[in-house]
Amino acid sequence: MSKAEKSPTVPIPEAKPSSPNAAKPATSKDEFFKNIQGYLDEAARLIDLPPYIHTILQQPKNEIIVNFPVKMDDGTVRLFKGYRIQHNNLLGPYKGGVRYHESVSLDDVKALAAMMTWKCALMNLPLGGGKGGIKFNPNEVSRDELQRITRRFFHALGPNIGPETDIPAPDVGTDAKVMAWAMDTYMNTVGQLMKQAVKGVVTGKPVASGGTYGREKATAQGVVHCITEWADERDFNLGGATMIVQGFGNVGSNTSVILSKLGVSTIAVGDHAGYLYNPEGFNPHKLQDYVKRHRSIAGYPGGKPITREEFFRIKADIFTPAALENQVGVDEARDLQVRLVAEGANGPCTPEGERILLDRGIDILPDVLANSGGVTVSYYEWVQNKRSESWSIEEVDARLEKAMKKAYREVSEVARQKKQSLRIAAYCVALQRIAAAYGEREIFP
Ligand SMILES: NC(=O)C1=CN([C@@H]2O[C@H](COP(=O)(O)OP(=O)(O)OC[C@H]3O[C@@H](n4cnc5c(N)ncnc54)[C@H](O)[C@@H]3O)[C@@H](O)[C@H]2O)C=CC1
Ligand SMILES: O=C(O)CCC(=O)C(=O)O
Repeated sequence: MSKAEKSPTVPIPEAKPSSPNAAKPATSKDEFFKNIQGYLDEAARLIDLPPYIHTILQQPKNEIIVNFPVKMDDGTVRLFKGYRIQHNNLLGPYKGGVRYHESVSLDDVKALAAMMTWKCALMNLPLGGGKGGIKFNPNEVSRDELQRITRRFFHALGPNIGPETDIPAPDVGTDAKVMAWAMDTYMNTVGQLMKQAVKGVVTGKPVASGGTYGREKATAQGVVHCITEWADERDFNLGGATMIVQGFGNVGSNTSVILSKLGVSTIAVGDHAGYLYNPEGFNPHKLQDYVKRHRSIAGYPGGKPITREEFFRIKADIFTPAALENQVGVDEARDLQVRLVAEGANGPCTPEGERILLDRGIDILPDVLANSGGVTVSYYEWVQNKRSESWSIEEVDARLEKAMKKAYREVSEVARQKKQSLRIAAYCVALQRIAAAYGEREIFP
């Protein structure tokens, strides 16, 4: 018997409360899936979605939950709970990220998986919607533990994922390195048996392992394309504009870096550890480097610590939420002093928060549109893996720009025609594509 098998099994510790300054959900987390269903219902009514399609889309096709043991550095064995929710695969294999966070729940992952279905349909990708996650705090484990957790999780998922079945990617708490471990685990288990090249089982990999140029910044790049389209529509000059950003990981930090090249200055930032203000503007490159080394903005010398409440009251042109869902509820929506909320995160505004923002004349670029650059470039990666090709960064960037601008204009046009918010318009465009495909199949003649 190995040492691991003899080790005592210990329960998963309760998540520690985060710092008082950190972002906190504005409403109960259990509302997230309900909120997403509410948007589906609203859009379904507007486009006269056949009731049988509406019924199918209300719940995911598969809810996979795995409890798997991992040996920790101190020799104990800890049990982890992992999820992979496969919402819909009508348009192609399930596709969506994997989140490592202490708040991960079945409800969250169901909401996020459904959003992937809408996002892929909106972007006209031959992909469906899925999402995964493990409930734990990745900042509290060592790199070796992180690798063992990842490998055990992907081993437990086994043939439930695959390049033509379900294709995970990075999300909160995961990155290219995690995807390399995931791919390697799959290659040495399911892939071995299939005797097939399986690089396309995950996207967001490091470039040397079959990843694509441009995936790391893709989500942020997509957010920026939407912001520039919005600015063009409103004749708003981005040069000299200011932004506040919640979440300074992949999406938040890259949005700040890319926008700085267009003259937008980030004057306040926040993450799980607290909030900082610098009216002169942060150097986003330096702050990004600092976060990569310290895993947080906490202790960064270039800003004054402020509270979460103060952050939401700072006057700026743009707010980019790039952390978690349900961050902008009633209070935050009343407090925000911006012209635009560009949703880098999934589900950052509650429906009540959104209503207040729109009533106050604050525009919202909705998540399913604004952050869809990530999955779009993941699709490019998957295509390159299938064709054994490697596209240049220029090619990836050019394709992404065209795709984002096309989607923005489609959504904006439908919003105008139907006199609806951009979010509901985006759902309408996505649902219409899904409805067309169901209709052609005549599954209930
Ligand atoms: N990575 C991607 O390609 C995509 C990500 N998204 C969404 O963007 C958002 C951010 O994702 P990433 O940047 O990839 O994750 P990340 O892990 O790189 O960064 C997450 C950020 O959120 C902060 N955060 C975590 N818990 C927090 C809390 N309780 N309060 C405040 N801040 C907290 C972290 O400190 C970090 O700054 C998520 O909503 C994700 O679903 C959406 C589309 C694609
Ligand atoms: O790149 C992907 O496949 C998924 C990205 C993602 O998880 C998201 O858009 O929320």
